[in-house]
Amino acid sequence: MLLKFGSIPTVVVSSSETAKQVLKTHDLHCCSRPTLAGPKALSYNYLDIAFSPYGDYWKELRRMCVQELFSPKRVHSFQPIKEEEIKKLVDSVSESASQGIPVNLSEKFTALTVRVICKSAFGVNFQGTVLNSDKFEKLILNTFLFLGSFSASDYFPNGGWIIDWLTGLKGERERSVSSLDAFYEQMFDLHKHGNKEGVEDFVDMLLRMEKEETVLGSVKLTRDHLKAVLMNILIGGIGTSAITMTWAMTELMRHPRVMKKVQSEIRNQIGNKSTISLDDLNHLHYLKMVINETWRLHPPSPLMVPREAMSEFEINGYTIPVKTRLYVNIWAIGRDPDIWKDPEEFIPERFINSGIDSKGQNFELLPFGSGRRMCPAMYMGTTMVEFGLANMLYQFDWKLPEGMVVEDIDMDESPGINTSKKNELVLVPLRRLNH
Ligand code: HEM
Repeated sequence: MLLKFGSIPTVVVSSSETAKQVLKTHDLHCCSRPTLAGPKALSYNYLDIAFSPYGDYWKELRRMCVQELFSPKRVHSFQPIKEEEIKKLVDSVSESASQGIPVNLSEKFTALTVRVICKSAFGVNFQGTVLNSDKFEKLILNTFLFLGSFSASDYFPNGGWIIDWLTGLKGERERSVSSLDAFYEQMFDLHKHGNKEGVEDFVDMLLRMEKEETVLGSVKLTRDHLKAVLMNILIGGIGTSAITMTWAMTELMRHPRVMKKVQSEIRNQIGNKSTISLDDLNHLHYLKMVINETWRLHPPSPLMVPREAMSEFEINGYTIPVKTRLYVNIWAIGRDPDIWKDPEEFIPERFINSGIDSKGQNFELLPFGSGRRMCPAMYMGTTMVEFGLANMLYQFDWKLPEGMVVEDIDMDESPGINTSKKNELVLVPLRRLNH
């Protein structure tokens, strides 16, 4: 589908076949990112991984982050942090269970991912930071909102900023960017003054690279480059995993048969052990199907991150000119009746022997995208989701708050680059029997 937004030709791809042409066959023609007002402000002028144009700087920065933060080896080294944080979560939910009090799972999952990301990547406890307040969740939600909203300056390069100013988008954006900036400054201060736990972490390494005047591509790293990378970790890491866990629990509450089956699998696998290991996760095949089914219906980034054509190419006989903006609608592909039987139904069993997984090679299911720009933190995100859900399903049974029935569970989505459940998921935990 071709749309003309202001002066910008915009192509939306909504079938798996065409997605394959864009993300695989012609990946090299269109693996840059468009220049957009929201990302520009957040990424200090496109100095990050997600929004920087295709080129040597992006390649080297991405490679460095994969090596130092996203690789399975690094992710495994963060497992004790995850275990510590999940224990705190289980303790707090147990407290509510013993009193029969409902818990806000959307909030709990966000808090879990924030804490794990802060400790793993930044080496600090989130509790001690300037963002540790009720405002944090709102800040993150606002950031997703303005990243995904149609900013007039993106389509009317000459005068669009006036519209953004009048609608309040510009002010909102500036406030979010300045709150996040204060957070990064605090991270650097904590690291410089040694007021943090442990040995050299990712932020120490970035600071060292800045001091040594390290060059990536032909770009010398400055403080702004460092902040842009921290933004990717914070914004990329937090929303996506928490959104997935919340949607998965929502679907499980709507489908008691699936809930029972996945809990039995987890409880049989774990037995009476007190912790769930990374190795245990490898054996939870049905849980993985539940998560894939969640990603099919509720991909956290339903239009992925937009791409921009760097050179002219053809799709299905149509010429895609240079500078065309491309969105891949993975939300529509996940619900395409030509691919999926009963597409609106939540049936994890559809993945048994289907040969389809979410690792970017099957264009029917692309929660992490595909090709050169595919999410570099897929392993980190997947293990976070599996670990969080496995623990919540192993330790507790769940029921709806008093007076609510399954039909009352709403499935409204929030707008933005990342689509979360609009209304928070609130459930009553019950300590599981025989525990
Ligand atoms: C459930 C978890 C996650 C999902 C579903 C997800 C999804 C995505 C998607 C759809 C893209 C765009 C891919 C494309 O354009 O082809 C992306 C890119 C990216 N993600 Fe993730 N993500 C997740 C977790 C994370 C985490 C934990 C981090 C960092 C801590 C992260 C950092 C990034 C970055 C830096 C990019 C930009 C890559 C580039 O442009 O080269 N993501 N992610």
